Amino acid sequence: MSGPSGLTFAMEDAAGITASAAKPVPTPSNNLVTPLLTDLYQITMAYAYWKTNQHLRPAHFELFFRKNPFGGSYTLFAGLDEVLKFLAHFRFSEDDIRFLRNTPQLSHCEPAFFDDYLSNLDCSDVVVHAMREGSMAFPRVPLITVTAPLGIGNLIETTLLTLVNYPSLVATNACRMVVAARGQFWEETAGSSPPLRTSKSSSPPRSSHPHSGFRKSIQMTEGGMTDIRLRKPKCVEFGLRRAQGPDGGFSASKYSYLGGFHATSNVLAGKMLDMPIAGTHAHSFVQSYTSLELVEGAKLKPFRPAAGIGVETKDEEMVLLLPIVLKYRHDLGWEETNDGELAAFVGYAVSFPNSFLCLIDTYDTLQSGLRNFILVSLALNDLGYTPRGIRLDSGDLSYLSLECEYVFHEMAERCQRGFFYDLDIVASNDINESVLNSLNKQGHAITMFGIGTNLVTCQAQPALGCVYKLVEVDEQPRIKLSNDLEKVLIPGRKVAYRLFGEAGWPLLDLLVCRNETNRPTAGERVLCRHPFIEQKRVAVVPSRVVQLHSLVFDGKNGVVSGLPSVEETRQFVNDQINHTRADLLRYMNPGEYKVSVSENTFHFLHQLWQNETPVRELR
Ligand SMILES: Nc1ncnc2c1ncn2[C@@H]1O[C@H](COP(=O)(O)OP(=O)(O)OP(=O)(O)O)[C@@H](O)[C@H]1O
Ligand SMILES: O=P(O)(O)OC[C@H]1O[C@H](OP(=O)(O)OP(=O)(O)O)[C@H](O)[C@@H]1O
Ligand SMILES: O=C(O)c1cccnc1
Ligand SMILES: [Mg+2]
Repeated sequence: MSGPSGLTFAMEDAAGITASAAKPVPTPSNNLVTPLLTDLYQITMAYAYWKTNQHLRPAHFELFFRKNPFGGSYTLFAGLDEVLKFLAHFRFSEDDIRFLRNTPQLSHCEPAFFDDYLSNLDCSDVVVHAMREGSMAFPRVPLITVTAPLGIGNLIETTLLTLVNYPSLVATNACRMVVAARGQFWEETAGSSPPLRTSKSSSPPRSSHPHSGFRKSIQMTEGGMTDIRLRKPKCVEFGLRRAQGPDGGFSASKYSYLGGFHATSNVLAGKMLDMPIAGTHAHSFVQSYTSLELVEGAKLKPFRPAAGIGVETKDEEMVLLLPIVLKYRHDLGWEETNDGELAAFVGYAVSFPNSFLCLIDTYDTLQSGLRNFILVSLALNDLGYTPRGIRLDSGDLSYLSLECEYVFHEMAERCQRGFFYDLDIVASNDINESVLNSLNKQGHAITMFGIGTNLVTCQAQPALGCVYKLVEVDEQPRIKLSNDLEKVLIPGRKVAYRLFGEAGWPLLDLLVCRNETNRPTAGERVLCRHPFIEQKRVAVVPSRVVQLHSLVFDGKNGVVSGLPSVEETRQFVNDQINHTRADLLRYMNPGEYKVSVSENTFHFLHQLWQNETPVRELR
């Protein structure tokens, strides 16, 4: 299908990812995700727990991060779907057991550890609560909690972390890029064509380009200009070739879509996840056409609207495209454009007449690529087709996009063709969040960003530091102390709440010990304390209170409420971003979101901290 972007789209049925409660839970997307995808120390600890008969002690673990990535103030929680698939299918195979038995570090272990314990181990005693996938999450607030016997609860640590860390990181990266690409001045407004400039541009200097700040000033002008069509630029993921291997590439496609990207170029992701795929063409395609002779015979069936519906004419009415293109070239006096490039565009046009979008920077963006695109577009349009746009992959993307848009508008007026107003201008080439912000400041006419390397490799911060910590054993809270305040563990099982203010935005997250009877309630004042700094506290009267975790996996019954589709989670992400304070989304010095503890939890934490800290003696 052809998407609104003008890129080529395709969709197929999902392959089991959107299981509902009634359906069996699919196996993990990546078949490397098995109990052996872990660190050796998880297995050695499991042996020690088993050997000393500790493995069945009831324990409680929390998976959380301590610092938001990218210098930001939020993180999107992602990866829960794959965690649930992993837990539902957790089982060591006979082959796994054989391997472990022969592993030098484990070869001395008693056979019963393998035969009685590991061989029969599954997650039927594991209970998992989690935030909804796609939630905006903040430091220290558990994304996932695991209640399980010590042995199995400990064994799944590394796998859970690897299933959450990268997905959450790349989803957050994607979300930040989508927010940056939209820019604060972009607004979707109904309407038809933008106003025309009548004076002719002769490549003005960048700083005083006639369209610099164009969209910005329109948005800020009230009344009279509401018919101006402004589009929020979309983001498409192009990263597979640069990703950290096939799983990195697949995960990046999936989770950047979840984070708000519009589509991916990754075809397998399209097939398996029922997500839109999109693409243009490469420089090699342009380079490979060396002369116009190669497309002399390229023909196309005219496409004529009949009663408002496009119909293709019969085969015998096929028309040669090149002569029409060359006539326009002559009429417009553009004989100097690159012949090979023109041939490539003609070849692409007869192959994709309904989604004709060209990469125009192979030889000379403005003198050749743009003009060749216009020539072929005019010919295509004569035959009833609507061209889609161009891609820029080098140079000053602000200047070039504005210049292209300016020429398109000029052509619209000169040739009386409305399609020139609707063309997509896709930009790619090493784009990252700061380039996006810089482009917004300068002004640009880009309608779609193709982003690869910096998205999938998370160049600005290559890892999210989620940890998995034991906070309770035998129903006794455990604490881990550190000289680094950030690393001090808030002990015990906690319930997490998000408190919303009158404006509908979240005010803060509040952690409350599980056995505490006072719970935050809408309309009631609650004292919220910084977990470590006594003087920092705030009284909140929430207008709404949401408990952040729900039961998602109960060993006896498996996955409790089915797995949401990526599409549903993406929508949830979008809703939250639209209801978030602007300062939290800001690139420079974003505001800080408060994560607090209740009064009782504060005292309990500090009491335990004191109890567990030995008093030093100085002489
Ligand atoms: N107007 C702009 N403002 C800020 N950054 C930009 C602007 N235009 C392009 N960029 C970014 O500047 C960098 C340019 O990279 P580089 O110099 O390697 O590319 P190039 O010389 O334009 O193209 P190539 O080397 O592929 O021919 C890219 O990261 C690109 O996204
Ligand atoms: O720049 P990214 O954000 O990673 O986006 C993906 C890049 O991949 C392609 O380039 P290609 O592989 O042809 O190499 P190039 O960098 O030489 O253009 C495409 O033209 C983009 O430039
Ligand atoms: O379709 C594209 O234009 C594309 C896809 C992957 C990488 N670079 C570009
Ligand atoms: Mg490139």
